[in-house]
Amino acid sequence: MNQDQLPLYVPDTVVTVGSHTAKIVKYLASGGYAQVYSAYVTPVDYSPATNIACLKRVVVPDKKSLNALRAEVDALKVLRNKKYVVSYIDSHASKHSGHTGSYEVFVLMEYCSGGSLIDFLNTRLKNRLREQEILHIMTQVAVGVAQMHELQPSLIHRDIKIENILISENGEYKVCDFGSVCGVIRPPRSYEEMKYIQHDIMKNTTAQYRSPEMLDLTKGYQINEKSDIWALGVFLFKLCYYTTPFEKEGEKAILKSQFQYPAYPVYSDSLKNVIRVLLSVDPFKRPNICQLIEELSRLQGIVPPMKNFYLSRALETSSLMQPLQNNSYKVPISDIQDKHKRQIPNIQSSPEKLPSIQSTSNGMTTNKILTRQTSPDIENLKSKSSSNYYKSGKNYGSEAITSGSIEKDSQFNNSNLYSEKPNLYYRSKDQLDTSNRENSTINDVPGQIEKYGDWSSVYRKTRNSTLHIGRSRSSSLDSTSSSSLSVESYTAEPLSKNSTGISLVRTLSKKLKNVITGEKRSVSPVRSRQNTGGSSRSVFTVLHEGFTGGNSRISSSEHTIRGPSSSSHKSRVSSSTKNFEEGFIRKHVDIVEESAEPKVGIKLKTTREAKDSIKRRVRELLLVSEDEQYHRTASGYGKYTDVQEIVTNIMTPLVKSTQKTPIDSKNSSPRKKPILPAKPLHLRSQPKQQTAILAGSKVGI
Ligand SMILES: Nc1ncnc2c1ncn2[C@@H]1O[C@H](COP(=O)(O)OP(=O)(O)OP(=O)(O)O)[C@@H](O)[C@H]1O
Repeated sequence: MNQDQLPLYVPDTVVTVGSHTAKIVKYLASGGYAQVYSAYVTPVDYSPATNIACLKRVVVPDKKSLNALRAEVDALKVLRNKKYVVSYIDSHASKHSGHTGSYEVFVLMEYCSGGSLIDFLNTRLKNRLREQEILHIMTQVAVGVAQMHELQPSLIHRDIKIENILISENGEYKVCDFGSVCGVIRPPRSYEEMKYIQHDIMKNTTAQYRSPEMLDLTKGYQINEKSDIWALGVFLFKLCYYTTPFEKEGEKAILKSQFQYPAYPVYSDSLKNVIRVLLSVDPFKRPNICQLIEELSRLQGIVPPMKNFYLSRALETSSLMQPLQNNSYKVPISDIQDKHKRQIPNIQSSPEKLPSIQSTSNGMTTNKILTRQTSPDIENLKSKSSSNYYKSGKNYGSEAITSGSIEKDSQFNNSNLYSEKPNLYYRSKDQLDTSNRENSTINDVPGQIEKYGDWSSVYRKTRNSTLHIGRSRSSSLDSTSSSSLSVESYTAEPLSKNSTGISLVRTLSKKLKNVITGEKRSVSPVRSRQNTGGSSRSVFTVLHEGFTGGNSRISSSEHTIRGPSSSSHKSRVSSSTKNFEEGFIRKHVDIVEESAEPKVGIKLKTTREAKDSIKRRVRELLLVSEDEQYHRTASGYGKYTDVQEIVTNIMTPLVKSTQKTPIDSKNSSPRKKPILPAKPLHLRSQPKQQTAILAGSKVGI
């Protein structure tokens, strides 16, 4: 409903707004959607504690509009009592009696008796604002905006303009009109999304204040706090020159940030430079709101009225990571010394004592990866240091770039605020170097550093390991909890693909076991067994490769399993596997392989040649097995039993619990059973009982 059609309240009209009663004093103005009144309010249980407030009355045609208004009220609520934001008191919405489907909304807020900034500017048409006045207004507005950007997640105003700044009773400049607020808008991923965002921008922003990334969504920039920063550039320009910088050329000029400073009034280059930087086409080159406040304060010679929350967050992140990077930083060394004097020298040794580690070739790997993890924004900003932003030298902490300290770096690290891994990106060069130095031994293992950013995950408390990583706070603290632990006992378990580790062995063993026993197969165990031979071979190949990192045959010196009890595993695995390989392959694999073809049982050896072949092999097997008292069994040629036994041999040290299979139960002592000659297949009346093989029945091949 058009606000013009809505009859105005007459003075003394009493309206209930939530838990407050408002008595209309006078009508102030009508915005695009609202009637605005001043009113006496009771009770005065809000801040600033004055009985006069502003009542905004809006009639919206439908629920959708009501929801939009709700967002505005929510923003006001969130920003309640912020000094440079118009303060919220209460609100109320109800169905509008006059029009079906429409709603009437009342919002009570702080009354800004000084009127709007635009009104103030109009009082100074001839006597334009002085630079100090401009800086003063700009600083307060910037703080108001910062109070939005400070929220987590941050709120983007999207409609910062001269008209949306009000002046309070005591002359403070306050941001108002939160009808366009939003969170960060990511770049559109489809044409539909782009159209939607475009429409939303057109609806919620003012043409002269739109940023390049709002106009050209194909650039792939987010719409975030930096869009407000751009608007503040236009705002500052208008404070100075009473016009907007892109008034004549419009969008074309905005996209290139082409504008000229009018000759009158005259302002300092510093102030003009602030405008220039705020109006950087690239959002990453624009300062964040804290940097702007700092610069405005610097130009006024005052202490910034607001702490740099971006910097605080960066430092917080940094200090959270610090313990992992440098344990000597916080560990109560004296306590440790008392308890574990023997280990103290190692704990206390400073990073400087590890220069040789840094200089290892593997350190290069770290460096490279760390560099990759650094914010592209930093790289971008540094490489483009010829821009005005850095050229100025005195402005916007150009010295920070050269110093490379975390405080300074983070100031230029605006894009980090939107990164998914701010903790990584906030690292300064020094931090990166420190990480590199302290953990460089990790890089002895290729791929180890992939876990960068979460050091704890690559730290393992293992003993007797050959790798020794840099000291961590956790390791030191742990060392205090057990007198028997030394610093050296906290070591990194290598996680390279060649580092077999228990898990890999388990995996392979399990696979091996599954292949042989038929576990986890959808087909019957018989089929599984039919596949045993070939599969077994492939598994051993995998196992070899897992141990040795290649196709070479296993030798005891080649495979090292790190981690707990690695030495015992190492010897047992190596010998058993080696024996198994030699013995198994020499004696059995061929047979198993043959029988692995679709031939055992139902289709088994239908040709004469095949039968002969099997007989021959059986004889060979019996001969070979003589020494071992290897007897034929009713369950065939003993091959399944033998396989199982051998499997058990290698599985025992690797897999703690092997499930009993039908093979286990029926052939637990295969050698004790007499091996009977197999009944020729062609004599068998029903050559289909392959399950009987498993069950140990008489049926054989
Ligand atoms: N808290 C306030 N104290 C004093 N005057 C106010 C206050 N809020 C609004 N006004 C006056 O009312 C006018 C309209 O307010 P406002 O801009 O919030 O309404 P709107 O309908 O949301 O406007 P817009 O069309 O800009 O969205 C302002 O320009 C200002 O003069």
